Amino acid sequence: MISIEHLQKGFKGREVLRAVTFSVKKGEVFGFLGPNGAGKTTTMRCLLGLLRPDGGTATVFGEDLARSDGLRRKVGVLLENDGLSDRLTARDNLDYHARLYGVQERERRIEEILEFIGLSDRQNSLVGTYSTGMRRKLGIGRSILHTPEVLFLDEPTSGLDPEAQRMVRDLILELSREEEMTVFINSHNLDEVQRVCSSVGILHDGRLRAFDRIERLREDGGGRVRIVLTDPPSAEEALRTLTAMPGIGPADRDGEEVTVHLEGTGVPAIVRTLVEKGCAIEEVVQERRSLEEIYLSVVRQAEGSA
Ligand SMILES: Nc1ncnc2c1ncn2[C@@H]1O[C@H](COP(=O)(O)OP(=O)(O)OP(=O)(O)O)[C@@H](O)[C@H]1O
Repeated sequence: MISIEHLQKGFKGREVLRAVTFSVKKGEVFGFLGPNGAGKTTTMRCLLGLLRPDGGTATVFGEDLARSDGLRRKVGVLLENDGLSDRLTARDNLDYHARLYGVQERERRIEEILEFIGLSDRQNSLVGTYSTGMRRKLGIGRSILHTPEVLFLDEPTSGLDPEAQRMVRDLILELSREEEMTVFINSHNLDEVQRVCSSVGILHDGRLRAFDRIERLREDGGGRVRIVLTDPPSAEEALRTLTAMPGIGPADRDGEEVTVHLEGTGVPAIVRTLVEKGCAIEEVVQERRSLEEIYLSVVRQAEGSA
């Protein structure tokens, strides 16, 4: 659905994107992460056809949006400038955009959107009187009026209070589940990304440093595994065995529990080795890393290698 290959872009001779490559499948909610100035918005603008790449390609539906007016109608966008007018009511804002996009059955669709974003009862208020959260919801409503297949959101929850963040998050989840929309989100909010996205990319200094499904990243490398044995002597034996095993980092014992850090080996190998040694295992729990741990480790590693 979204494909970026060897994308390069610079401004005034300064390279901002350095051969970035990744793709997002239909129906996925993709979170694009990275420190300030990493190049996330630049990537999104290249995909939207608002910036011309210096090299490589950035396509949606296999096409360059800069050259395809027809396809642009299948794409929804909410950028920092939300395109809403303070001096119009919410309903009139939606009506204006619905006409612009040639939305069919305009009145019905506007009602549907107002209901979906929970602003039916404030539809006749001027947008200038809206709170930041209400305005953001209206911005999302505006971006999905024409029922796009792909939605691009740049920092959808920045500056919102926790309750408004949750409302926007729920809207995104509903769009993905009920409308099967593909969503591309630029965000600094790791908690939000962990909750709504199925896959992530981490950009640092114009290079893609990590890219995978969140669940895979959370299980990969450096994961902690907690093994509960039937009694402390078994745990002592398990600790001795695991400490001698290759691919295991620091290991520790507390009563009948042993905790190890995986450094190259996996849970099946641990269980096999312990069973061969005759250790009676009660429970094995793989503690997964949070997205924040993953992000910080990727960024620190990138900074170390820069
Ligand atoms: N039109 C432009 N002219 C000159 N430099 C630009 C332009 N647009 C972006 N840049 C520079 O490109 C770099 C990447 O910017 P970009 O906005 O893509 O980063 P970002 O990852 O979205 O950052 P943030 O998280 O702060 O929004 C920054 O150094 C920025 O100053």
